[in-house]
Amino acid sequence: MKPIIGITTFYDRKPQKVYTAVSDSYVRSVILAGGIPILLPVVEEVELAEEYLDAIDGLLLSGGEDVCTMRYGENPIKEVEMFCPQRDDFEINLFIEALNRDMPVLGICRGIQVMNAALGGSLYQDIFTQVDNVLGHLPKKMPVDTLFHCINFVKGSRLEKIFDTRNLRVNSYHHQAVKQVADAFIATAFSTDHIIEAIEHKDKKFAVGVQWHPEDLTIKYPHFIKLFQALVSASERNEN
Ligand SMILES: N[C@@H](CCC(=O)NCCCC(=O)O)C(=O)O
Repeated sequence: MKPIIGITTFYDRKPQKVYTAVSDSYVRSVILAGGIPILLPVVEEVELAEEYLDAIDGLLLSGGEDVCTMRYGENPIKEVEMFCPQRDDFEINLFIEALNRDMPVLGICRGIQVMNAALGGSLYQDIFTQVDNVLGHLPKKMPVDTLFHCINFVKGSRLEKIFDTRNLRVNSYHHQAVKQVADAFIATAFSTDHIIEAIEHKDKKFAVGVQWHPEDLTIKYPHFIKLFQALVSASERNEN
């Protein structure tokens, strides 16, 4: 049985209705990696979130809104234009319960930020106003499958092993980033301006967060599927 990967979603608020949505590239990447994707709508019922986890083998925390700054004890600066407390509550509870079960988790963009904030770390609310000498990380006028900047993996990290290299060119689409790494994680990838581009849990089977968007690269640059294959592989059930 192929591993079932739950993918978190966001509220897509239209004038007359609210939809549950996620970029289809997450779905395609899980399928390409040999998993079965299912979407996890945001819910406020905590017990329902736990039943979600009963139905999946691995969790993918997708991208989206800024995490509420009060989660890491800060009032929002003017560059923070929106957050979704319901999604924060849902995903933070889901992530913590997934860790309690040692369920494999991959966080992407917002997802790495949720993981870090959930375990007591903090975020740069806006790297372009809070980080000196920061490079480009938000090429709004370029296709999302554009390789935009380099990152370097820490020697011996899981991500170095997954991609079989110490450095990689990635796409980018964020204005926030991990600032203080939560104690449970280690930062294992950095861009050349020292922005944290990945974190890995020190103890769990597979709890990895990346700041770039590998799901948007898996068609044009197939080596990025390796990260989803690692999630799917870690999520395989012990059939015996
Ligand atoms: N708000 C955070 C995270 C940005 C992010 O997740 N962007 C992708 C959104 C759409 C998608 O999921 O593909 C930040 O700006 O740093």
